[in-house]
Amino acid sequence: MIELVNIRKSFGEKVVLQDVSATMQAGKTNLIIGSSGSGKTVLMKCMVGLVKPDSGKILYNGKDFTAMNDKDKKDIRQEIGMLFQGSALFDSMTVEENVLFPLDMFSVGSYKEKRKRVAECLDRVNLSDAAKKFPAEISGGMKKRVGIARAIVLNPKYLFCDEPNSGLDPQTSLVIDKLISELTKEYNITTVINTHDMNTVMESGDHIVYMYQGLKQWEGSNKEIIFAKDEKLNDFIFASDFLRDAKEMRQMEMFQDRDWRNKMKKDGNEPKS
Ligand SMILES: Nc1ncnc2c1ncn2[C@@H]1O[C@H](COP(=O)(O)OP(=O)(O)OP(=O)(O)O)[C@@H](O)[C@H]1O
Repeated sequence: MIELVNIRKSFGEKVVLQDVSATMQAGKTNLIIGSSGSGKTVLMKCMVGLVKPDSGKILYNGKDFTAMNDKDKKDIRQEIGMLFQGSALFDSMTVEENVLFPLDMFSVGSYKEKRKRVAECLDRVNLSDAAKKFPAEISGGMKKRVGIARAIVLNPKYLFCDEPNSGLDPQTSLVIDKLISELTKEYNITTVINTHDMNTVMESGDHIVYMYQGLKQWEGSNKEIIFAKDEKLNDFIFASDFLRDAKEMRQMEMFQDRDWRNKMKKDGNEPKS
């Protein structure tokens, strides 16, 4: 679990994060959503140590990352996998060399062991056939999958993904979302995804943090979001008629489940028939 406690960050006069407290749940797909400029990336950068908050704490399993010495910080960083926006692959390296890179940098196994691990990860993201190709020879979705293989090669406890669907078509986005969710469950990773993608919100987010102008405006599960009363959140998520319809359909589906039906009745959230 990663806990953010009263995080504040300004750049000069500009306050970018205002007293943000939130929890990234262990072994779950956690999403940070919000409009452009709301502070999602800065918040994620604070979590991985690329930006130092002005005040507040970031607790990794109860240990304060912000107050750690360099060695302890390095230990946490080694448990972090990152999938960067645009994949950030090395153009001059093949797919397998890209995935091998973190192993060469940070692990001590033999060359044979490392090659075996690379092959396992490429197989897991369904890219064994592309191992010898260069990034310029593969599609955007494949590049993301290479980025994912590279992010998991060191068996991370935490996985951070910055806009994993940027530049992808809806179908490929779904493949990437599904892959990240599956890996999160399979390896019990605490995953944090920064996204604008409403499909991701509806389908893959176990836990969602909504940022609005540097504040945490709302936090809850992808079921709770269907009933959230927060106006700013609703304007952001269910902006189109299509998404409002999807919300009503999801409410009807959830009404079939006895526990949710009772809760919905109790909270006055019964769907319109
Ligand atoms: N290094 C920096 N120096 C000054 N201002 C910055 C810096 N990094 C971010 N900001 C500002 O902080 C605010 C929040 O930026 P951030 O990148 O976190 O937004 P975001 O929610 O991730 O947006 P997007 O969805 O467009 O990526 C923006 O106004 C941005 O200009």
